[in-house]
Amino acid sequence: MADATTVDAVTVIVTESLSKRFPRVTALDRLSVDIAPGVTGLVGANGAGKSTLIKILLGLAPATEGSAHVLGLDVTKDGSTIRERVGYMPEHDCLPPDVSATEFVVHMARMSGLPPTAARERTADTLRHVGLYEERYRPIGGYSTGMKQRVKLAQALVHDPQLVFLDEPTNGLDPAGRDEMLGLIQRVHRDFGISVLVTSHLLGELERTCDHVVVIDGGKLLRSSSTDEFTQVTASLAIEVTDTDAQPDGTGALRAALEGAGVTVTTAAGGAESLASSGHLLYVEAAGEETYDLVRDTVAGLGLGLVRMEQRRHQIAEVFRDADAAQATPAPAPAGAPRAPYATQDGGAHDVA
Ligand SMILES: Nc1ncnc2c1ncn2[C@@H]1O[C@H](COP(=O)(O)OP(=O)(O)OP(=O)(O)O)[C@@H](O)[C@H]1O
Repeated sequence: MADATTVDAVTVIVTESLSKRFPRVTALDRLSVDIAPGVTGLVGANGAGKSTLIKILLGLAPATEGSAHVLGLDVTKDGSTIRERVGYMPEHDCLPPDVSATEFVVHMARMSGLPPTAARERTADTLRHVGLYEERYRPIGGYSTGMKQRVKLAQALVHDPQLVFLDEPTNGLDPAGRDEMLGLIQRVHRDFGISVLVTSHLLGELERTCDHVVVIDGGKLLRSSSTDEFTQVTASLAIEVTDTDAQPDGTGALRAALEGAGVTVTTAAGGAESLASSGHLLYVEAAGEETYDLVRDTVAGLGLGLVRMEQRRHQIAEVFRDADAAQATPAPAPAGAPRAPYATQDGGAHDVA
């Protein structure tokens, strides 16, 4: 068994070439990833393998091959110790309708080994922390979706774990409810020092909430990096110009002129889209101040109007676009694995298939 004290400081989760194969589906495919303390987002479409990974990390399902450690503990041998130290908020509704939140969370605290008085005290504190007050004495069956999600979060936190796995905690919530849940998740780490692994298919949510984002698709790791790296300001310029009578295709003329001057020019999807569908936007890799001057002078030389020239930020959604562009032919989806579009926070969607 690995030494939990030394591993904890650097990583809370380590997987090496972790695979899970079902008879007709490969849910995880040689996934190697290190996750540090903090709030980490695990993003992937429906069927990407998120829930399967969580079940393996909790020691609830065996991997087909590879290894995984949580808080320095081996998932194949130390499942029960891992479950003592890790809280788990499952994706699906799993709450008994006939008992109150207080009764249910006290029960879960007792199951985690807390003595009766401590279980009651911790339950009261935790339910207050997630924003349930008088309602906590009413049967859960009458709760709204948002209240049920809070109860699920409370039972994951009640035994004061070092790490929590939150599987799609914003599922079924309206925008205000989502914002409240995301705020709670950030406070779990900020106020209590509990590390969080939170799954979502909403990229914008993770962008706002997490320190680090791990992206998986079809059970494979697409990318693992800090949220800042995903969204950093790049040296890429977005340029939009007007057409004129002399230059009815101003964008095309500018592109040709810039390429003639040795500048790399792409459209929104790295050249994969037509200019018309990319909204007449050109992207130019800026080598320095001189690129700005060159664009300005070229636009002026062509007699075009410069509508926009701005630095652009990478969005997490680009991970999927880049991956698509890198694939000459898209990888076949695992049998039975639906490929839902990724939704961005602003309601936009990006299909990774
Ligand atoms: N017990 C099982 N038997 C067979 N196939 C399974 C089983 N559990 C999961 N799968 C398949 O493994 C793939 C990954 O599923 P998983 O639930 O991990 O995805 P996910 O990313 O959590 O998606 P979702 O958000 O929809 O739950 C899917 O194709 C799913 O159908």
